[in-house]
Amino acid sequence: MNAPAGPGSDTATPDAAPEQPHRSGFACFVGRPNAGKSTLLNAMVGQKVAITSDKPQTTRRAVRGIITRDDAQMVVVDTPGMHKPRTLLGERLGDLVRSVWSDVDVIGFCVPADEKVGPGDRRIAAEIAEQAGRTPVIGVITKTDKASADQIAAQLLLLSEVREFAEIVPVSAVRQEQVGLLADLMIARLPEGPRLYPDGEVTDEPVETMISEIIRESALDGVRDELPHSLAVLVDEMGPREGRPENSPMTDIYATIYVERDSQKAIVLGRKGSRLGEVGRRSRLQIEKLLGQRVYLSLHISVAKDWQRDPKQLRKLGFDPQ
Ligand SMILES: Nc1nc2c(ncn2[C@@H]2O[C@H](COP(=O)(O)OP(=O)(O)OP(=O)(O)O)[C@@H](O)[C@H]2O)c(=O)[nH]1
Repeated sequence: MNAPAGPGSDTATPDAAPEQPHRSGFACFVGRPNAGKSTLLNAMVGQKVAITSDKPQTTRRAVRGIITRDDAQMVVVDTPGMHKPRTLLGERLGDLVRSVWSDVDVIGFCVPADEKVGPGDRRIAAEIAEQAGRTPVIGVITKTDKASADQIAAQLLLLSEVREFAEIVPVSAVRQEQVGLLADLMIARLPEGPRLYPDGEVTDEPVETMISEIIRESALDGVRDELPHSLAVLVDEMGPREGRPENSPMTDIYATIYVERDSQKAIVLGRKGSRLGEVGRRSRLQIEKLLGQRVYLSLHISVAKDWQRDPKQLRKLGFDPQ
């Protein structure tokens, strides 16, 4: 299902006017935690594929969004927020980010319009220069709906001092402003080539991963700052419910939310389990949308002590670098 499609599925009319060549390739967004990378990716793909949250560092995996147009296909790899490694998990995320950089054709460097350009941005710029010196980088000023025109102009200037950019584009993912233009500019940097994935595919993440991310996002909503690092979700079992009529299928999903400590378990559970119930309900609605059918979701919480520091646990939770 996830195998890239072979080239040549499109037939060109022989006597058509000279056309733009078809382009295809890989892109990623970099930027400090909370810079708006996942939201921008979702806005570009037009469908929710990457986890977003108002808490920093929630993006754990290189989730790919695939933008397919008549003239191009761009596979966007969403990288985790940049941060100094604190744990084994942090180090692995760092490795993942860097291996992504050297692999893409174009990088979108995101800085929010309403926050100072700072040392964090310069550090990322320096790392890109070191790891992917020849990759074109497009400066993206995100969240322009949160800033005045003057602020955006000042930010353009400040960002242009951080490094040399191929272009700098202000966008608002929330208002869908300039998102198409940014896609055009990034696509222009891709090499000529055929489609890499079949039509209609927006991500090549396994569906279990997308479901885990949906549950993780719901479980994180509105909880304390320390939890993002301590919460992981695993789909234990998933399958069609037996004996359902053909026109009304249903999927049973059993998933476990892992936390590191009993105190965190209590937070996720809420009073008499009320919060977990709400997390389950919200997740189920989103998963039903994703799968296009009814879902029975059973959520279980388990305390896996210090899972972020334990290679065995990390592997179980899908953080093993291949
Ligand atoms: N007003 C406004 N808010 C935005 C926009 N884009 C993102 N946000 C908000 O900014 C916060 C962070 O957005 P994310 O997309 O999760 O940021 P990220 O860079 O992927 O964060 P990490 O996963 O931590 O690296 C969320 O609360 C978003 O709703 C935008 O265009 N306008």
